[in-house]
Amino acid sequence: MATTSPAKGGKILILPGDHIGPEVVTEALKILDIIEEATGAKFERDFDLCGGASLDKHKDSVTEAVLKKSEEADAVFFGSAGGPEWGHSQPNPESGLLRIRKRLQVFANLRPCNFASKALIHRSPIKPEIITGVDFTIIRENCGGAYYGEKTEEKDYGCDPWEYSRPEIERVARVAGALAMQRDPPLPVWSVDKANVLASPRVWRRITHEVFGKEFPEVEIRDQLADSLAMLLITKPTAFNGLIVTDNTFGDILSDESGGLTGSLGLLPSASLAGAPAAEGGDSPVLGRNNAGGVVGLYEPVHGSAPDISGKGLANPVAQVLSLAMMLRYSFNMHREAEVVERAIAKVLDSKDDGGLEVRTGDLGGTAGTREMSEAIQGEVRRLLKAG
Ligand SMILES: NC(=O)C1=CN([C@@H]2O[C@H](COP(=O)(O)OP(=O)(O)OC[C@H]3O[C@@H](n4cnc5c(N)ncnc54)[C@H](O)[C@@H]3O)[C@@H](O)[C@H]2O)C=CC1
Ligand SMILES: CC(C)CC(=O)C(=O)O
Ligand SMILES: [Mg+2]
Repeated sequence: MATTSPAKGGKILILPGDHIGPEVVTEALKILDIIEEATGAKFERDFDLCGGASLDKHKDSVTEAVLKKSEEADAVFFGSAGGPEWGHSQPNPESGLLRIRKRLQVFANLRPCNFASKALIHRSPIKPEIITGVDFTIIRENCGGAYYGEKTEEKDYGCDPWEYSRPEIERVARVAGALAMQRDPPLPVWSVDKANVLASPRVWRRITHEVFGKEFPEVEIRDQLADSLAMLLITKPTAFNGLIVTDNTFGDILSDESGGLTGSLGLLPSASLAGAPAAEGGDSPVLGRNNAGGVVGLYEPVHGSAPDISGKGLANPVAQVLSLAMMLRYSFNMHREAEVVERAIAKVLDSKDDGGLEVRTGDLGGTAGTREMSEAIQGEVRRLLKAG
């Protein structure tokens, strides 16, 4: 293991949100404490409300003051928003998150799907010979499409326009291209759409190919319809190893499917970025650079607020902790520490196979609670940082 990154840090706005959000955010921040202590990095933390918690206090899912604070931060660390008690009449809790994503223009939502630990392969509902080696990242357009169209909602009629324009498609295609080029050879990219039926996906496909043809000619770009991809991710998931760039709605749905592939949504992190992140040791990001020399980002698990298990100490903290690792890597250029966190999680999940105790939450077939799982990860992070 390489030594730690030079002491850094920056400003983080923390929005734990609702239900299991605060439970898993609390645990993830303990890992940040350990990293601060070991590296000398200083993270200024500001806590505020978003989602149902904000509706209860301010009658709005996110206030203008919080939106301003999110712009002033180097990164936003988010839990999850929503729950049955707030319903869906507008503004609902989820609208707060959508508004922050839009305000920060974090248009590229990276949602990796791979196994945090080899031992978990046998937890997947997919046969090991099919799922072993799966490793793709969905790059979901995060600030446009149907989630942001001007809505019409009447008693017996509803309409959500699904629109994309050239600049929105170009910028997310460029993030996909830049990330593909960070590997040698470049990663293959699948552009996923419904160009056989819908107009904006046809524009998406044409412009994506233009961008790759002109700016990333070395990258192999292929098209795949979203419906058949949903099927193929189950029958031949490793065929899509690499990057999948797609629109907001398809990316949301397909990334929950990733939770099915890996066996639990409690494992999957995400990073919503305002530009292409720099490779380790590479140049600073051009678009969306923050004051910490990384990229402006909002970090949250793929999962939601899981009201069915909240308040019981049962939630798996791994997705939130892996989101913290993504924050360290992309917004603070702390690649080494991000890797330490990821390795610590793998070590904990593999501990039984390595002759240790099994520490796994219920979603992974274990009996550990949120805190117990988190403490095991903290112990490994400490150990790995100490080992240098
Ligand atoms: N980014 C966000 O804030 C998101 C919010 N939501 C909101 O969350 C609420 C619940 O939505 P659902 O459809 O139930 O999706 P969900 O992702 O909250 O839960 C789906 C299933 O996965 C389980 N699960 C999720 N995270 C887990 C974890 N960390 N550990 C163990 N099990 C976990 C839940 O117990 C549940 O059975 C809704 O209000 C929804 O709108 C949904 C997705 C994203
Ligand atoms: C605004 C969110 C609730 C949408 C969603 O499900 C997600 O981003 O994963
Ligand atoms: Mg979702």
